[in-house]
Amino acid sequence: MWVLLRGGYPLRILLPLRGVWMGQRGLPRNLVPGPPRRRYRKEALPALEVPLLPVTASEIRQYLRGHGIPFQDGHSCLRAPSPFVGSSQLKDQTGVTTSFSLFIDKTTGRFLCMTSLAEGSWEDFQASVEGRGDGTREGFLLSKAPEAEDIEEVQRIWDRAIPLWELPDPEEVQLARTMFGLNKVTDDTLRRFSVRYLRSARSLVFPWFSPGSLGLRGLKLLGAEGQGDGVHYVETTIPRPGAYHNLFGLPLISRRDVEVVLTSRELDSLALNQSTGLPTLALPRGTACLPPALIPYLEQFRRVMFWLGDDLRSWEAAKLFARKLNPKRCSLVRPGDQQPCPLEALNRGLNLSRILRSALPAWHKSIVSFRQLREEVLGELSNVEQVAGVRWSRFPDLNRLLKGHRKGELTVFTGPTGSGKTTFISEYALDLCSQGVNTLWGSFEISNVRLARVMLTQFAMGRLEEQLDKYDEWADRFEDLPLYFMTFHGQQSIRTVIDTMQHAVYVYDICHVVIDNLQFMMGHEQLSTDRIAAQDYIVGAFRKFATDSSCHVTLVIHPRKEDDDKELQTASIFGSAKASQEADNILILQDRKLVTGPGKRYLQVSKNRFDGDVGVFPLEFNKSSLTFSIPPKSKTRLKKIKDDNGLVAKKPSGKKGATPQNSETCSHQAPNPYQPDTSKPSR
Ligand SMILES: Nc1ncnc2c1ncn2[C@@H]1O[C@H](COP(=O)(O)OP(=O)(O)OP(=O)(O)O)[C@@H](O)[C@H]1O
Repeated sequence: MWVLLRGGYPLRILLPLRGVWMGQRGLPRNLVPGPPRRRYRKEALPALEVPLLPVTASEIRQYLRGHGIPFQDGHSCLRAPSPFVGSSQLKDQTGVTTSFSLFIDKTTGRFLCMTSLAEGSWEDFQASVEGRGDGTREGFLLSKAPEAEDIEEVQRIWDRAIPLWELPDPEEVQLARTMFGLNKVTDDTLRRFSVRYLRSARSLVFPWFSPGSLGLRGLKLLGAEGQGDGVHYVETTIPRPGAYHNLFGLPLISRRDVEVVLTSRELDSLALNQSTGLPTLALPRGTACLPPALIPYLEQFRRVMFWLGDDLRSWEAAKLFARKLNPKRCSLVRPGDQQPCPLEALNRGLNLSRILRSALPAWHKSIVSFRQLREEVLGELSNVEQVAGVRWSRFPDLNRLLKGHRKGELTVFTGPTGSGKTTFISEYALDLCSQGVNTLWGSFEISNVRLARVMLTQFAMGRLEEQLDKYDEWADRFEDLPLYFMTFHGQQSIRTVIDTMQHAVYVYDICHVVIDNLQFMMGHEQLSTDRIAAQDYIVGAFRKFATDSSCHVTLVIHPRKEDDDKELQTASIFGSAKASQEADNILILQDRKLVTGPGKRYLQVSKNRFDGDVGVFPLEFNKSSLTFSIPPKSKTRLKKIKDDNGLVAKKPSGKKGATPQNSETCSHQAPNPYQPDTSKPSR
């Protein structure tokens, strides 16, 4: 089992969470009593990383032509002469002229100069071309120098680490090899990749060398601890995961290499390179993301093969990453029994070259035959659990009905005004995000500060107002979630919102977008017919985005005029039937009739395209943690009902006679570890 304990996820909260803190206490974090700060310094949080109007590839080309800058069209980038290189730098160490060393990402416009390592936004580049640059011509202002504090620590660890074969005790060598599954990886391979071992931490150490020089920029430590019969692995990076952009293996790549295999773990790269002799690179954060900052380093390859792992998540990640690199040059190793991850394949004596030869092209034309699909269908059939998606840890009943949270689906969520839609959806998304689902929030109604505050309270499972000494500890953990916020507030055009979402999918590998709520994209149409047409158009746009980007969209929609005596139904969603037709899932927060006490709500799943199970289960609001916990004592909660005309029970289930005719019941599961202590009265 491979576990990433220290996150492995990027952090970019587009609104600085720190703002909440400074506002409340008026003191810098380091002056406030509390738990000690962690050692590794973080990157400063960017004010706004998702540009309001992302640039297009044709605009970039037009601009370059307009300014007489020659360029070459590459797979994902345009290459141009770098304005950030002095004439003395024009020849690199090997004497090769480094013209056209500027790589401009065709999707975002961000640039990287491979010679000076200067990097920046499209606006920075334009400013520099137009002579408005602020020192950018020298490059160094834009290139991100590693934090001095990190570098010291990196050097200290590196100096203490030694090659595995230099360990004094042969038994220790054997134990380390066994723990990391390295019995078939030779010393020569470890030497080539400069892998060391840190005895005090019982960890392998993978270096991150600065491109073009031998300077150390960072490290990844892979620790192993025996746990029962298995081994528990822990990864730690310096700098922290969000700034750890190491393509492990890069120093071994020659300019003439035209193909490469990408893996999700350093050890897989070692195994593959050793047994196939092919150039291999390991992604810094495995299947979690492929940061665009790495894309220029992959431009030289005419063929990119992904062999990320042996589960469906790896397969899906490979498909997403291939889109960024241009699917026409990518092929993917499909997970399967006879195609485990590379290190395991080596240990099992499988032929890794043969497995690579069976890699499937990532490029699909608009029409495919079943022959091209059969392997994928088989993959789905043999991985039913994984196909069902990520399961909620706080909402087991939702798992029983929806089975999980899947990519590429559209969920419509509605409920009466003020019933707690935002509060619920915040916890529902937080639950997934805590499990590594990269999430982007579009909160148009309430400010990001308020939303982050609600989420942090839900994350900490209690009021932080009363325990400010714990704030730093929780905020640190919260920061490591793969969570991003759009900085929009109030009315926005759907085009701008979709552009931003597309950009975020590319840059942060977003898998879940929450839009709260659709009414904020409807403009100011007065006539109801205009409003309905506008809503249909918006729902269609989100549907298309979800499918095309393989990203889940959860869309909050207000109900039409509410009738006090009736519960909401699918037909109560504002507008025409378009929203309910396009949605894969419809969730309704019900707060009438079934309510037996303050704070209680029911969640109704009234459409489930994945497998058809619909039903209703109770939620209990805990005002101090702002969470919708599961009533722990109720023996029977979930009711499956056939459609939303089938009335839900008037009383909570579990009591005799409460089961409606067309329902079946499921019994209560073991308590959820996240569940708050509901024995305390909520305020
Ligand atoms: N079940 C509940 N019982 C009591 N209060 C709740 C419950 N759920 C949420 N609240 C509180 O009610 C307030 C409104 O909640 P929220 O903003 O989530 O509702 P909403 O349905 O999104 O509102 P709107 O219709 O305006 O978008 C918040 O202060 C929240 O803490």
